[in-house]
Amino acid sequence: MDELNRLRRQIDAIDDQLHDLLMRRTELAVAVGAAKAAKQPVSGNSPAEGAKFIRPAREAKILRRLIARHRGKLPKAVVVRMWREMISALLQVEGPFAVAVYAPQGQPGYWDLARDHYGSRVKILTFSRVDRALSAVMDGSATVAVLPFPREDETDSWWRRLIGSPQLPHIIARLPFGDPGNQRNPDLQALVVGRTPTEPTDRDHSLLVLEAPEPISRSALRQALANVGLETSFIHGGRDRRGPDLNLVEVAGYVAAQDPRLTLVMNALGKDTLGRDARLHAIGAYAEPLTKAELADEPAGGVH
Ligand SMILES: O=C(O)C(=O)C[C@]1(C(=O)O)C=C[C@@H](O)C=C1
Repeated sequence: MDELNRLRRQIDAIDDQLHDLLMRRTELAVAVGAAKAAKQPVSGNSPAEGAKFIRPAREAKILRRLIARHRGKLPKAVVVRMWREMISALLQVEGPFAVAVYAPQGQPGYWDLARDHYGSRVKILTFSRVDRALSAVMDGSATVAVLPFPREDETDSWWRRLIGSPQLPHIIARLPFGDPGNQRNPDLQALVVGRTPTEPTDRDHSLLVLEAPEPISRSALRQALANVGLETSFIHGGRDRRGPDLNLVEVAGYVAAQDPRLTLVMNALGKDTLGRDARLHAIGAYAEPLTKAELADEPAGGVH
């Protein structure tokens, strides 16, 4: 047998092993799905029920672990893509799932992010308005929504709708998690909103909304957060024609809705001149995406 045939025989044997393992992993995901459904009964096939199955923190931890151990010439970005396709497919084996995406005419960027993260077969509902995409999660016609990462200069910010009740959806992920690849808009960043409970990984960022009847200086807010060990990554103003001024604050680390540090910060900010309290709401957290350094590959080599 010549060398080429001998190598191809080895590849066939490996393909069989990979395929066997893939089928075995599918059986395990089915069992995981059944365990989740036993804890939280699932009623019907609505995409809203998908919140009982998706675990963004677990997905992030799987990918970080594999990328850290990866060796050889297969690009890490490809490993991420293969695992994203598999994990998302298995999530959809476990239960119903649909993604709402902000995708106005001529702006396919968020659609690319959604497809890259949730896989080539995921059901995508497109909306030409951000608030409609968020509403799809609110009304249960989508499991998650892929929305523009907030900007300082925006008005009518979608994140304003995440405060007011613990039943509301919250931020659960940031996209892209891996390399943007050949996306049509490689600089685009998105946040994902859904109803699945957030969980910490070892590297997270959390989003807070400050609701203050009178403006509070950004430096006072940064200091009050620093005093409880929370480092601010940004503070955005949130002017709105219809509602009160709110600030969006991102901090490093994981802050749950009931985190006691929020009360400490609110107390430290004190009352305004009319005796009114400032309120700080946690509106979700995301696992930090893989960094460029983590995704860096071994120098190219081999025969060309
Ligand atoms: O670990 C779980 O909870 C799973 O459901 C399995 C799995 C996976 O395929 O690894 C699939 C979907 C979840 O979002 C996270 C991970």
